[in-house]
Amino acid sequence: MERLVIRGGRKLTGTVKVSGAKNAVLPIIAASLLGSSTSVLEEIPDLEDVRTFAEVLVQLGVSVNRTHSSLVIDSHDIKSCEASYELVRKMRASFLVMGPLLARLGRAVISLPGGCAIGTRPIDLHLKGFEALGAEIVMGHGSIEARAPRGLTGARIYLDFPSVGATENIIMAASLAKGQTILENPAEEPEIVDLATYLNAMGARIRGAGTNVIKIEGVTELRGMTHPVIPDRIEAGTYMVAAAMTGGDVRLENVISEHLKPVVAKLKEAGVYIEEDVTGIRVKGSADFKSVDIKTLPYPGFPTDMQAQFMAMLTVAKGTGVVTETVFENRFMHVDELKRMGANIKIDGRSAVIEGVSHLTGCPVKATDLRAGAALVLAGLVASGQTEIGHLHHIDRGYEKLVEKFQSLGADITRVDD
Ligand SMILES: CC(=O)N[C@H]1[C@@H](OP(=O)(O)OP(=O)(O)OC[C@H]2O[C@@H](n3ccc(=O)[nH]c3=O)[C@H](O)[C@@H]2O)O[C@H](CO)[C@@H](O)[C@@H]1O
Ligand SMILES: C=C(OP(=O)(O)O)C(=O)O
Repeated sequence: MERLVIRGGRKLTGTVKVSGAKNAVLPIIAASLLGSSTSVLEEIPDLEDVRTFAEVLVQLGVSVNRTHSSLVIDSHDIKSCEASYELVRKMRASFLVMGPLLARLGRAVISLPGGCAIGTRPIDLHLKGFEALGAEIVMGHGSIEARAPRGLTGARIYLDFPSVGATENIIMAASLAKGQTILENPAEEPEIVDLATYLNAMGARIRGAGTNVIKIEGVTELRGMTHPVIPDRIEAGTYMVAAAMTGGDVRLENVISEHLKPVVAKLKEAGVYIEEDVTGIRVKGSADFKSVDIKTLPYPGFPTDMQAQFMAMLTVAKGTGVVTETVFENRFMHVDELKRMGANIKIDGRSAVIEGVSHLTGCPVKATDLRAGAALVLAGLVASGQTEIGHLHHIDRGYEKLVEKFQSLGADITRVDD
């Protein structure tokens, strides 16, 4: 079994380049299905999730080729409209092909993704959106079929919750619908804006992405386009916390600091020094950073995808902090593993109360999901002795060259396979 072996206690110093954003790349790969010619997607991170999504497209009969950090996708001829359970269960985001397939081919059959470690993650809002656009939804045999043989028609849609995936799926479907769609209470994440930028370059007419109302005028055809994806704000945030916790001094390159406002604000509140410029952020930690309270919210609130990493930091902060998770109902899987390393954490419903301890101690732990895995890496970087992290497939989904990047900052971290 492969493990990460970390010997903690080193201050991280140096410069690290942030990769393209996983959560921007995935919907953009799905959106490339809408184009009648070739798209070239740039700044594509080498991640397990990207490889899985590329496989989904190949299964649909689309040509996908990787050259260095680009993906060349030719969706001229889509041969199938069915995504199998084998791939959908590996990665929930593959459900994002439903909107494009429905709009382009008038039919899509996708296996139900099922629950996952961080919650049940229903897809009711995606389906309500497709129904509002005129699709018929049929469920059975573990799959969902959406049909719109005469095409989709624009509609006014209000989302009960600003779901990122539902917003993306609806925008993609509505781009090729007849007439106007008005999407109220959509997600406002930077990844939504990046998706809309790509779609607009392909010929779509989307206005208001990044605000609380998005208007889409349907068009009859979209063509492939070259698009570089935005930097990964969650990867950036993870290295920022690492620099802060280890009392290090790290400069991050390829970041958009506006996307990191809640993370920067909370690090500053904890007493961490941050310097922002046009292309980078410098984070200088100090030995005695203090606890803060965190409440996760849809963007521009504090990101749920940074909750576990902040919790790792709070385990060794001065004082007591409260972390409240409002986006997912079961995103505290890292707590038991952090406690095994000596953290003092009590869960009370959707909140966790973390009393900072003087030090953590290394031991064998397992990554239960992607960001839980990242939190354990951070904890391992400050723990005394050796931390061994298993179940690395979770971490591989979302962190490009994690070992190499941490090593380049001076961390004692290796990947071993026995
Ligand atoms: C690939 C990708 O971009 N993943 C991100 C995306 O996931 P994802 O798009 O799955 O997250 P959503 O914003 O849809 O989910 C947020 C909440 O809404 C609920 N919900 C969602 C859809 C629905 O139809 N019904 C419903 O009830 C979910 O169960 C969850 O409690 O946004 C999340 C919230 O920022 C991030 O943690 C994920 O990293
Ligand atoms: C939860 C995450 O991703 P996904 O939605 O792909 O599971 C994440 O990136 O932290």
